[in-house]
Amino acid sequence: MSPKISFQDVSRQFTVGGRTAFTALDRLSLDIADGEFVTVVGPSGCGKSTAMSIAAGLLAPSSGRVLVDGAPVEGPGPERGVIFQQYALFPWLTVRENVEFGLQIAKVDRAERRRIADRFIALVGLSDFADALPKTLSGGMKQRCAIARAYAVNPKILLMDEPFGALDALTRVQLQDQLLSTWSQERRTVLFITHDVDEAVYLANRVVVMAARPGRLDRIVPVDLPYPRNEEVRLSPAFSALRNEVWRAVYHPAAAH
Ligand SMILES: Nc1ncnc2c1ncn2[C@@H]1O[C@H](COP(=O)(O)OP(=O)(O)OP(=O)(O)O)[C@@H](O)[C@H]1O
Repeated sequence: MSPKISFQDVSRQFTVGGRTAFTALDRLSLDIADGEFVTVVGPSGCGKSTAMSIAAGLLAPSSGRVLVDGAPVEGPGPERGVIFQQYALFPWLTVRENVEFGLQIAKVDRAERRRIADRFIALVGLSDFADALPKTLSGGMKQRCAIARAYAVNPKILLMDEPFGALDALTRVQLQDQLLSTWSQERRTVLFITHDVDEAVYLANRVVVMAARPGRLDRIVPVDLPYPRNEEVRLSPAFSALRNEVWRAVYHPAAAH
C-alpha cells in the first residue's frame, strides 16, 4: 500500500544574519502508513518542528518534497489538521463554537455542525463545558477542546507539535490515554512531536529518533506493544526496555550505534 505521508529527501536551510545558510533538516526520508501513529523525539533544534511545518504546508522545503496520498504538499489543506502546544482557541467563542468553527468555514449546515461538534466534545470528555469560554478552562481542557476542533473537520492526518508540552504530568498522562482512545475509535494517521521519551513510546507504532547539527533522522524504533495501551503496558518490562532504548538513542546517540 502506498504511504499516507512520504517525506522524500527533504532538506531545509535557513539563512542567519542574511548570509550563512545552515541546515535545519538534512535529507529526511520517511514513509508513514495510513492509520499509523508515529512519534518524533530528539534534542532541541534537531528539526522536528521544521519537518512538521513542511508536512503541514506552512514552510517550503529547500529541496526534496512531502507527498500526501501521492500528491506533493504545496500549502495547508483540510485533510491535515495541525495542533500546536499553544491551544490557539478563539477566546471569544465557547467550546462548542470553537469546535464548530472549521465546519462553519466548510459551510456545513447548523444542525449538522452542532451534531458533529457535540460528538467530538463528548469524545474528549468536555460535554459539561460545551458552553464555557476558553478562559474558564484548565490547560488540559483547552487542549482537549483543540483536539476536538481538529477532529471535527475530519482530517485524515493529524500533525501534533508538542501538544501536551505545557501540561502537568498527570493531565498529560490522561490526555495521552484520551488521544489513544479517540484514535482507536476514529483512526487517523498521526505524526506527533514530543520531548518526552515515555510519551513517545506509549503512544506510537514507531518512534522516529532525530539527531541535531544537522537535523536528521537517526533511527526508527518500532514499538511492538499491544493496544489498547494502559497502566499495565506502561509499567511492563517490555515498555521499560523500549523506553531505555529510545532514551539512549536520544541522549547518547554515539554510544547507541
Ligand atoms: N525561521 C527560522 N529561521 C532561522 N532558523 C530557524 C527558523 N526555524 C527554525 N530554525 C532553526 O532550525 C533549527 C531546527 O529548528 P526546529 O524548530 O525545527 O527544531 P526542533 O527540533 O523542533 O526544536 P525544539 O525541540 O527546541 O522545538 C534550529 O536551530 C532553529 O534555530
